[in-house]
Amino acid sequence: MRAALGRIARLTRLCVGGPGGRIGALYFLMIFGLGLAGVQIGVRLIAWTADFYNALQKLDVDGALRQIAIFFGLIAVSASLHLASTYLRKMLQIRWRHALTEAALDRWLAGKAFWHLRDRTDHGLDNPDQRIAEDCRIFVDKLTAEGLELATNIVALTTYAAILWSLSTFPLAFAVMGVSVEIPRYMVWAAPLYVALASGVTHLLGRPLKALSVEQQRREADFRFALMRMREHVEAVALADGEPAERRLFGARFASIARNWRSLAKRDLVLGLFTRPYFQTVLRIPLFLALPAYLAGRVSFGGLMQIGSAFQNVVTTLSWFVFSYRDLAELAAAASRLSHFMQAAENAAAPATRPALHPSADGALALKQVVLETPGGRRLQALPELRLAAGGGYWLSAPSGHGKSSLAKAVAGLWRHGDGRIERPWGRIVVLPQQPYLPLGDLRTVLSYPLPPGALDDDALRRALEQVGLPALWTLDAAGWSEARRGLSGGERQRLALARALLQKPDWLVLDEATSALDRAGEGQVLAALRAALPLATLIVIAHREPAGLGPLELIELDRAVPVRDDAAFPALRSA
Ligand SMILES: Nc1ncnc2c1ncn2[C@@H]1O[C@H](COP(=O)(O)OP(=O)(O)OP(=O)(O)O)[C@@H](O)[C@H]1O
Repeated sequence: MRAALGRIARLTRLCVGGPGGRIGALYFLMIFGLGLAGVQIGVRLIAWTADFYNALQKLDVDGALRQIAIFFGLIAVSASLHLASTYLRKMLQIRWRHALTEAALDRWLAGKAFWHLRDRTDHGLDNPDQRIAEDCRIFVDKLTAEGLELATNIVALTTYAAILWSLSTFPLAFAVMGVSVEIPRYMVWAAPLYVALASGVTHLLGRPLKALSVEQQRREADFRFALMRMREHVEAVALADGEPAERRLFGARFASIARNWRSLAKRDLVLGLFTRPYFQTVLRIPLFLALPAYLAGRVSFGGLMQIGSAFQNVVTTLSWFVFSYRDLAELAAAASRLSHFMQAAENAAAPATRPALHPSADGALALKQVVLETPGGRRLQALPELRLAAGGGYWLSAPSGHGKSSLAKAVAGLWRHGDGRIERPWGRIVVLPQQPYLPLGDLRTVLSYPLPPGALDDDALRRALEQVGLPALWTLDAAGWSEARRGLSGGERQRLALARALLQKPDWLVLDEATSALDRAGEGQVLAALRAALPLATLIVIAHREPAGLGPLELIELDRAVPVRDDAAFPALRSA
């Protein structure tokens, strides 16, 4: 319980401290103020109850009509307060959700945490996208609803309890085994006793709800992820006639949702078996409790109804925990999932690369006693000592699975598994993977990425497209581009990625099978254009076949020991 409160408090601080969070806090106070005004209306309605029923008892028609008019006035004010507070609550929710989402996004993107958290088995963190999109929303929705209710209820409770105290002046007198017992103001004591008992039972029955709710969110996200994954690979699935397999997967994931849902529903039912009758009796029991006083002639009929109304208000406010238990369980579940995510992202962002990365003393890329491991801890074959001087051209080769791509990631600063030392060259390093990434957006956005569209001038973009052999793309309008993008071949996508690399003007460019989908002639043209456009850059090509178009390259076979060579021993490898 204390841990859950701590998590909720930490996340609330992020909501208030983020952009627009303070204005949100102001909204919170305003809604709280409206809630208090609502309590005053409630107090007035308690007094109205006595006046109205007393008028009825006295058959005072004018008095009753006046009370009816007052009633409509009170209801009009109450409805206005409710509408204003509902509107402000929505404004508050979007502000705090914005602040919390920003905090989650910052943590996910900082230090490339999103990359380190890509594999659930490494961190036990599932579906980060769902935590950012869904859990932030659920947390803020429940926090604002329950937080406001709690704050208003605390104030309302003192008000209603004071009224109940002033009205319940009569004691309850009875005899137990010949001893007469008298409980003064028993109506006041009955309320908290009644609610404390009910809260205890509610907590006992509802305890499993939080875990079930966390599980439900996870399973829903897993199902959505499977659907999304198929959408990303529609072509491969269609060509492989993979529908039955996908269907089986969807079926299994949905069945898992349904299983947990049934457990949730059963638990809700068990809880409801208690809370529902409780909710209904809360409204009646006060009358029964005050009846002895009425029958003994200590209170009028109006007084009985007034006490009933005050008692009902006290019990309803005290019962906040009982009525909100389901929502509180969801709030605690969302807080637990979000806190886990934030913590995992912060840990993942900690700069702890292995092999250790150091800046190079002379601008060369050097590997010293580098051994890479998989995230699971399997050691790959040790890599040779290497020193790649700046300005050269290198072809890195080794059998499949040897660790070439992992090495490229280690040089880029992404790898955290292994030993040894990598000396990172100066300047800007761009690594192009085999699978090109086309961000969402128009052609300018795709080419300028990661810079914002418009950061590079159109001439440069057009020239880059020409250099990679895709000049026709520049002539397309928005509709043409959106159709062309869907049909881009693997080779064309790789060309686009190369155009982007070219525009970034790197000092070191690592092509990790980045031309694997191009035919030899196409690869020759594109790489020759790339070399001509970046004459001073160091090119490292990771490929199984000799790259075309780059002239003589230094071949480095990573599966063979390569002696560390002196700078002077390297021939001038730059192609003309
Ligand atoms: N995230 C990961 N989780 C588990 N194993 C991994 C991960 N990344 C790489 N590996 C393993 O590490 C080994 C080296 O992988 P890597 O992709 O670096 O090889 P490669 O030499 O580039 O292979 P290829 O020529 O087939 O592209 C492989 O056995 C691979 O399965």
